[in-house]
Amino acid sequence: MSKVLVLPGDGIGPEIVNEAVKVLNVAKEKFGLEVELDEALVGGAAVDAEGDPLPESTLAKARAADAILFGSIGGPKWDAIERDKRPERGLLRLRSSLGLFANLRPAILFPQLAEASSLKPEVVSGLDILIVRELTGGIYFGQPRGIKEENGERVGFNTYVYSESEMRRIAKVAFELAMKRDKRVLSVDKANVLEVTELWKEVVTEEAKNYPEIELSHMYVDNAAMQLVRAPKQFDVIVTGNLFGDILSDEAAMLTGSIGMLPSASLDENRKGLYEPCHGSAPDIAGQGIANPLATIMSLAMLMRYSLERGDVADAIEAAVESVLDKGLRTADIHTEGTRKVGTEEMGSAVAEALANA
Ligand SMILES: NC(=O)C1=CN([C@@H]2O[C@H](COP(=O)(O)OP(=O)(O)OC[C@H]3O[C@@H](n4cnc5c(N)ncnc54)[C@H](O)[C@@H]3O)[C@@H](O)[C@H]2O)C=CC1
Ligand SMILES: CC(C)CC(=O)C(=O)O
Ligand SMILES: [Mg+2]
Repeated sequence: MSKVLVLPGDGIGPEIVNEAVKVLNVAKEKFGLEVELDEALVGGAAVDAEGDPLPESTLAKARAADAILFGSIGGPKWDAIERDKRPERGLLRLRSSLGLFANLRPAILFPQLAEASSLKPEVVSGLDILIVRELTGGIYFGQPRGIKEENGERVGFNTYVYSESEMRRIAKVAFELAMKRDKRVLSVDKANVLEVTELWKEVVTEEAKNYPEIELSHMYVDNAAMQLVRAPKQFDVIVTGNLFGDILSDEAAMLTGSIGMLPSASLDENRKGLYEPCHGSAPDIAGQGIANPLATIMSLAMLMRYSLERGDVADAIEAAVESVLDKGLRTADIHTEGTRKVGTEEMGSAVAEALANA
């Protein structure tokens, strides 16, 4: 029996997770999966109920689970509270406590959505990039950090730090994944300015020696951001640190039509994982029933593939998503002329039904 913990979170989190759970229940039935579901509070919802964005009870359930399906956290309501109690800190603590250092963010353009991308169809058609983002180190975790008073004014500071072992293990993940793809890895850094990424470049280059078939290249992050919108199909696997990966993956999302289309897997050394869409809690549309649930549903597919080792179920879920797009159903964020605009629930139900009838 596999244990899956569901953490809906805040904003659109509960709305989109509901749809993924719908699909999960159909998958259980259809494939005879032995999956036990549990649910817990995280983020602002947990702050409101228990005064902590990652209560001990939630962390204990997360540790006991084989995989976690996560919605999104945060929102203006909690932006000004004590820093350690903010929803985002809860998610960072969860990633760090579970050792989820490898964040895989695949940006794939479904041919049906070529018109939905803000880039020209010929620039994005056939796009298939995998961003491998280091997730438990770098400037999101470095100490010291804070805001202090100095010489009569406030000074904000963070620390960008990576150990060699942290760099090496994420490079290894990227190379292993690239071996199953087009065997090309781009490492993104700012080695012309930041020592930490100068070392990053060195370590990634050293590690590449263990993968003679891999074609490794390097790019500064500013150029990479530009190249992603100029000619994104030049890339296969992109490996980078926590901050650059966060930014570049949101940028890559738009190549696929919408941030609502980008799933992710955050894995530990043993492939236990947390699965979440790359987007946030979208407070501007929360409660309206219009959020796109497909990134979360495709995150569920990644959960099947990586943590439950059911690539067949993952393939079936992804095929169900494609068939719904084939039928012309679109949430508002990917809606274009000639397609039918649907809400979150209708989209989720359509995928669940397509899976059931596959
Ligand atoms: N992993 C997580 O839970 C993350 C949480 N956040 C938090 O989310 C809150 C809002 O952050 P923002 O910067 O506004 O980023 P966001 O990703 O929540 O929203 C950015 C824009 O994309 C749209 N959008 C996002 N997901 C969508 C979906 N599924 N369907 C349709 N449209 C969608 C939103 O409506 C908004 O216009 C903040 O509190 C932030 O800290 C942000 C990123 C990741
Ligand atoms: C802690 C999160 C809000 C960071 C983020 O934006 C992400 O992981 O995509
Ligand atoms: Mg982000």
